[in-house]
Amino acid sequence: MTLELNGLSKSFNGQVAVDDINLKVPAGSMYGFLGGNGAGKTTTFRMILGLLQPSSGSITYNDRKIDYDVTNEIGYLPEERGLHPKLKVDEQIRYLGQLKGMSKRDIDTKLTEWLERFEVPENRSKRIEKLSKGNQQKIQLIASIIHDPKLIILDEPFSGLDPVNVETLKTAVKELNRRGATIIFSTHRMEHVEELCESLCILNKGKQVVSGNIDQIKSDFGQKEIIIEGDHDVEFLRNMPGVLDMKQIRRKSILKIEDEKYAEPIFNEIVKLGYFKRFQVNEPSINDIFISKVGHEL
Ligand SMILES: Nc1ncnc2c1ncn2[C@@H]1O[C@H](COP(=O)(O)OP(=O)(O)OP(=O)(O)O)[C@@H](O)[C@H]1O
Repeated sequence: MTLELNGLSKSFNGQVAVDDINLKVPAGSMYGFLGGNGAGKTTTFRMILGLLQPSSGSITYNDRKIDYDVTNEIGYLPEERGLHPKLKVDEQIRYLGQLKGMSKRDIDTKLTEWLERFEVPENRSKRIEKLSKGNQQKIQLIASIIHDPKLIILDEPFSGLDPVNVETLKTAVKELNRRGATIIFSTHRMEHVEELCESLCILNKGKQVVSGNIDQIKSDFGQKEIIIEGDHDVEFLRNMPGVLDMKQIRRKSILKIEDEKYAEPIFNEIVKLGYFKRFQVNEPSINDIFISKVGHEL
């Protein structure tokens, strides 16, 4: 385990912002913090980084209490972006790299490598204020990972970007993870977690709704989704045992069932009707789990 949060809570003037978070981030994993506005994601990250003191609970990193020496091994992309608009890209990265104890030469080599990866080598000596939002975000990411941290914490790394830049940043994040870094990121978009993460923590109003390995969470949840595609009228399936919900989109019917055991009787009914193009049983989506636990959509 890289990181463990035990009974972590934080209040501001008596208002609870983070309420008893307990979770383990496996070494080398990609871990998503999912939650809406004010869910407590940023506050949790700030406590991990030692920028805020918890009201109660503890944080351990590689089985030791987290302290300043350790936080130097962490890369952090803050939600409030922290680049200096008047500095040139290379000046800014050199400054931040040197604070992390890197030599100028190492910083320059790494910077070249990353600017090329992001296909923006021409931005090296441009002032940060002259760059588009997406390109500033790339520089911000480079700033947080230039020292090759083992643990990378990214607060809303994909927010406010166009789809092309979201893909570019996702690819970079996957690559950092593939090279061995443990990555924690926050988002309010389920699909980012669904696509990138092995583990997640859903936060709602400071409380941990569910956390852990996504496959395990899905399998424990029990509910499944059935997709049926074909020309027959299958509306009657809505009334079969175990069916919680049914939607029809053109020739496709999507059913939510309470448990996998209800899939076979449904299958047996539809084969009586003749040929079908598709009968598929899927795991529930993170969205389904969120709605069932929180009572509304994110
Ligand atoms: N320094 C502070 N002083 C007082 N209240 C705070 C402070 N920081 C955060 N809060 C409150 O704590 C709660 C959690 O905020 P936090 O920023 O951690 O949420 P978040 O999940 O990161 O949300 P967002 O996606 O909107 O950034 C909110 O109600 C917020 O107003």
